[in-house]
Order: sequence, then C-alpha cells, then structure tokens
Amino acid sequence: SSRCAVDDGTYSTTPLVSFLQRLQSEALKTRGPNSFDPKLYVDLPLKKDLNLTEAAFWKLPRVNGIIPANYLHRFLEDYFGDAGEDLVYTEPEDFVPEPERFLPQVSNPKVRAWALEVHSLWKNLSRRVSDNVKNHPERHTLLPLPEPVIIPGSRFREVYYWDSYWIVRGLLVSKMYDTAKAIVNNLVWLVDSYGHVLNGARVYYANRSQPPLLSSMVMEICTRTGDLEFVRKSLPALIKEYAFWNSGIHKVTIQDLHGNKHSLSRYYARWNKPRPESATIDEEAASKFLNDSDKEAFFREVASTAETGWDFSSRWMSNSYDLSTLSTTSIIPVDLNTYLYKAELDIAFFAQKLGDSKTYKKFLEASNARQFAMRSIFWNAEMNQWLDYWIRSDDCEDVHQFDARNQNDRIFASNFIPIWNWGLTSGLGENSVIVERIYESFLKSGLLQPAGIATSLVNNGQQWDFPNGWSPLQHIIIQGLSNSRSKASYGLAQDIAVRWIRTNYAAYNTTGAMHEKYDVDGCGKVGGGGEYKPQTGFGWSNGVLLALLEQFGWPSDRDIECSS
Ligand SMILES: OC[C@H]1O[C@H](O[C@H]2O[C@H](CO)[C@@H](O)[C@H](O)[C@H]2O)[C@H](O)[C@@H](O)[C@@H]1O
Repeated sequence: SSRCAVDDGTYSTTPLVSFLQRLQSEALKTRGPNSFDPKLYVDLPLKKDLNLTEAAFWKLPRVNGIIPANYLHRFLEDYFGDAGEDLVYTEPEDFVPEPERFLPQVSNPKVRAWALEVHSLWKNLSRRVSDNVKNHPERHTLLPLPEPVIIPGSRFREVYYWDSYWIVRGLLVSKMYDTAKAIVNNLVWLVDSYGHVLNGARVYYANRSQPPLLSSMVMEICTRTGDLEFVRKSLPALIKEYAFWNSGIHKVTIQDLHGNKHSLSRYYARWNKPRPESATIDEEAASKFLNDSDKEAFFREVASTAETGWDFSSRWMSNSYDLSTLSTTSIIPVDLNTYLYKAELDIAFFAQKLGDSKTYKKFLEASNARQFAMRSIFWNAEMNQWLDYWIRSDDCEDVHQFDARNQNDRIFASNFIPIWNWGLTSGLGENSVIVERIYESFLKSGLLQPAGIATSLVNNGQQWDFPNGWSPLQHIIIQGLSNSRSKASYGLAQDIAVRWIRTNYAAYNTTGAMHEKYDVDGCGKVGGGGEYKPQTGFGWSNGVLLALLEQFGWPSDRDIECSS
C-alpha cells in the first residue's frame, strides 16, 4: 500500500462512537465470535446521557477481565434502546398497492404478482428518523435526516449512498416520485452539512463517501417528472460534491507518454483507525502488522475500500488472497471516474436547462478532459477493456508518469462499467467497430455466468468477488449494452436481464426474500462470503428488478422458472 505522506485532514471520532466501540470490544469478549455482528453495538441508541451510561459501564463487574453475560445483558437493557429503534416505520404517502400503468409490458401473471410483491416491499423499508434523534442527537450515531428514508434492509438500518441510486430507480417504476425526491433531499442535506455525501447516514460514516451517483439520481427524477425546480434546488449540492471528489486527497495527476497531464480521481478515506462498525474485525486483521504506522496504513486502506462500495474485493489487493495487501489509495479506479464523467455531463445539462452558461461550459470542458484522461490512462486496446491504474507504492511524485505496465489486467466487472456512457469511447475508433470489440471482449471475459455477471474471476471468499453477482453491476452493464445501438449487444443485455430476473425469482420463492447479492454460478443461488452474514430486504435488488422489468417486460409465454 502507499506510504507517501499525504495531508488528509483525518477525521476525529465522537465521544459516543469511542464509547460504543469500547462496548463492542467488551461484548465480543463476553459473547464470543459466533454470530457476533460488531455493527449492532455502534448502532445502539442511548436512553440516558453518555456520562451516566459510561459511569454505569465502568462499574460493571469483570471476571478475569470479562463482563459476565447476565450483567452485560442487563446493562444493555437498562441503558440502550434497540438498534434501529431510532428510525420508525412510516407508510410512504405516495404508495398505492397497484400504481396506474404499473409495468405494462409484464404480462406473465406469475411475474406480475411477484413484481407487485416487490413493489410492496418499499413499505417494509420505509422509515423516518424518530424525534428522539432530533431532541438528543448526542445520544445517537444515527444522523437526523430531515425527510423520510428507504433503507437497504436487515443490518443496514440506515440510508446508504450508492444503494440510493437503485432505490430511486425502483421508486420511479413504482411511481413514488415524492419518496424518490425525499431521498435526494436527504443526501443534499448531507452535502450541505458535511461537504460530501456520507457512506451512510451515521456519524461513524462521516470519514468517507461512496460511489458518487447523486447527479444520476437527480437526472432520473428530472427525466421522469420534468421538475426543474427540484433540479434548481439540488444543483448547488451537486457542484459542491463534485469539488470534494476533484480536489485534495481524491485528486490524482498523471502524465501520459505524450506529455499530456491528466486529472483523475481516486477513493481515499480520511481515516486511519479501525472502522467503528467493524472495529473488532479490523483489529484482528491488523494484528499481523507489528508497528503502529503499518497498522494505520492498513486501516486507511480498509476504510478507503469501504468508500469504493466494493468492500472487499481482490480488485484492491496486490495478492488476491491476502486482505493485508489492500492498496486502494494507490489505485485510480475506472468506475469512480466513469461516475464522475457522468456527473460532469449531468451538471452541464442541468446548468444549461437553468440558463447558467458559465457552469454549463465549465462542466462540459471537464467532461471532455476526463474522457481524454480515461482513454489515455485506462483504455487497453489489446483487451478492449478499461483497466484500473495502479500507482507504484514508491511513486510519491505530485505528477505520476504513466506506465502501461501499471494497468491492472485482471478481469473485473468494473472493466466494463464505462459502457454505461458510450461517450467514453469517443476517439477509440469507429463506434460500431469499438462496440463490437467490447462486446466480444465481454463475452470472452468469463464474467458472464449462468445467473448473471460475476464481480471478478477470483474465488477468495470476499463478497465483491466470484461467484457473487451484485444488482448494481448487473444494471449498469445491462444498461450499457442496451444503449449501444448494436442489435447483438441489445440481445445480450436482454439475455443477462432474463438470467438475473429468473435467479431473483427462484431465490425469492425458496427464501421468501430479495437478497443483497446472488451467486451467479447457478440459478436461484444466493450470495455469500465477506465479513457479515448475507442480508435480505433489499433496496437495490428491488430497484434493479423493477427497472429491468420495466425496460424489458416479461411476455406471458416466457417461463420465469430457472431453465435447466
Ligand atoms: O459493515 C461493513 C460494511 O458494510 C457496508 O457495505 C456493504 O453494504 C452497503 C449497503 O448495502 C453497500 O453499499 C456496500 O457496497 C456493501 O459492501 C458499508 O457500506 C461499509 O462501509 C461497511 O464497512
């Protein structure tokens, strides 16, 4: 990992988070590692003030340094509410059981009935922040978002940044425009308060963000509703968030072989300690590092990987099987820059609509520059894919010199994320030829599996690796393939959508739930691996399912069951 000195303005933690982390570590000693979820403890709301709670905690008896289980249990009951209790159920005001003209192209009765069930799941995932949080913010790690929220589900009891994009996509299919706007308004509130959208709406997530898709949410809502007033209100936050990703530690300058200097962005958390929500796990993982500065560097890589949304994946490791080789801050990622290119185009579009020609021009130029940069640094003409670029760990220069050997030629779904925006291929050759090459490259990559697109080809037990397939990645690549204007590519998009919908359906029938991730190795299999138990609910999977059903429909004579 990178050892270059960087002034990153590392975030300070709050007394509440420090205390809850201490509680988490004591609870692990008492309860043992089986089924232990460290996040639970940092989500607990306090019933009384922190000083009273801490005083009672220090008075608890310890036997051989361990708090006895019955004492811990009583302490938790007396001093804390349940995790998640600070968000209360609320019926979304714009929810109706069957919206008018809901999925008109889905005529198969089984699929229709299921789609309506998935639509009704928005009610399960709908919450508002309880008044307790507004009255006593210092007793909660939850942030007091002003408007109703949709959560991913299960242990993810709070709003997440990039999940929200696919939740918005699904809400738009469900015609829940006000709920979709409320989600964006909450994220705008986070930008106003913190200067960026947080990984999630908890104080312990303030040290990092997640893949930046806020402008894309505004764009989808604007396209559906034509609400320019909503765009006008959101635009300043989009511009402010853009600056966060394009300055300071997130900005990287690299000079290509022709002497052109390019500005690209990377993930970089302002944190070099264990993640509070997984502190016991991070401490254990870091125990193999002997000195403090190596530990700090490792914790920084861990938190920065959480910022990527791909936590964790061989994509960020120099040794695919060894988490201690995480090098995220030394990687310039293809997907992040694709999202930022999209943000530049979105902001330019909004500015033009609102008559702000200066902003329009500035962001259009920025998008052209990033297009050029991505072509120069990421594109690999032999593989016909875009590859993440690794900065060598001993390269501490302000301007890095491009070296083609530093492109990471391992195969990941992210190597195809730029097809979300075919504008990024401009300058790569004649459009239909390049589409054909990328299409062939994708087919040969090994990523396409019986039940969808695998995240990578490495089966190392990490959740953003083989054999897991994730809804957001399916959706982006399907969107890209279907937007290429090539018939073959559209056919492939539809084929992947059918595989994905079938596997979601089969798993729903056997487990009664929508899942956070799926195993694409076979139809109906749910995903696994990683540091926490697989979760259900699930915001982005519901959103992607509804969006795909809207785009491709489901005719009455097409089977929904897994084909043998
Ligand atoms: O608690 C561990 C980590 O959990 C989150 O990451 C995963 O769930 C998120 C919500 O669905 C999703 O956005 C992310 O892509 C998943 O990997 C959280 O975002 C991490 O910061 C956290 O450490």
